[in-house]
Amino acid sequence: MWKFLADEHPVGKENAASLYRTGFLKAKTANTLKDSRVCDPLSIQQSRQCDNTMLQEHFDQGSPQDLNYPNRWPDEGVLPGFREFMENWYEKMEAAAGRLMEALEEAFQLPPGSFLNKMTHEKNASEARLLHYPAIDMAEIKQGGVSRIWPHFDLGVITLLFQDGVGGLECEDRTRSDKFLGVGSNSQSEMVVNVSETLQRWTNGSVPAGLHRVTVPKRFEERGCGMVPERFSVTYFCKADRDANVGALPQFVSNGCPAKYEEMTAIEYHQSRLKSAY
Ligand SMILES: O=C(O)CCC(=O)C(=O)O
Ligand SMILES: [Fe+2]
Repeated sequence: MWKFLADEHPVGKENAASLYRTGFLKAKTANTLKDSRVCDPLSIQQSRQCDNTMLQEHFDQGSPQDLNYPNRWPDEGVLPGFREFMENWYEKMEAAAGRLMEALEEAFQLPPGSFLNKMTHEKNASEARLLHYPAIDMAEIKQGGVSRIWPHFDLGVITLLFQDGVGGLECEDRTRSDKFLGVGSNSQSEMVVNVSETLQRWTNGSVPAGLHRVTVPKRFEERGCGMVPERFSVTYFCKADRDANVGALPQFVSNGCPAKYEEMTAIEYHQSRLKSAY
């Protein structure tokens, strides 16, 4: 996981902060939380236990170009400016993700486009999500039956994430697999970048995906009991084009390091992961 401060990414303070509560509550008021997209098989993230034991609600948004699974927007008269604001934000996230992937191509000395040709603007299958975790009694989470999000890997290429100041996001400590480290937020416009499974596959395991979860923030856990306040976060799940190959790039395969992952398209991969999750 990497972190970028507001001044270092093109999304901007204003956009990030106003999206949490305002964006989410607007989507909720307009009753667009459920079915905010026409059922996209890629819209569900892999999770170890993805069912009603996860206490969250969210608004999902795909690319405006995606005519196969179009977004469903509230009438302009109901929420003036909401669609325009969200589409503008999506565009900024797409640009930010593109710049990061370009930097990674350069860092690995790959021919330009090695990653980006598989993540085109025209076929963008990425998804933006406004998340809300309602306030919950800590005892409920401690009993183990429910969570804000169970430990999971995201399926796309990278995930860009903004969170409010409540906390609770944790990533696995790779030196000790039973331990998770808190991913705090020093500023609400700080952007967290998490590696997802497709990047791990493209790089033949050189850049491993980050296992992460959202649970009781440490400072509340220390109190032992009581309510954990509601939490808002915003994500951009940057994904490969549905027809892009998610096998390892040839530059990461050698006699000493044979291909670890089967070649298939992103949509085939996502569907196989979702099948194994249920
Ligand atoms: O809300 C967060 O901080 C994490 C969300 C997340 O991991 C997900 O939706 O896949
Ligand atoms: Fe995630």
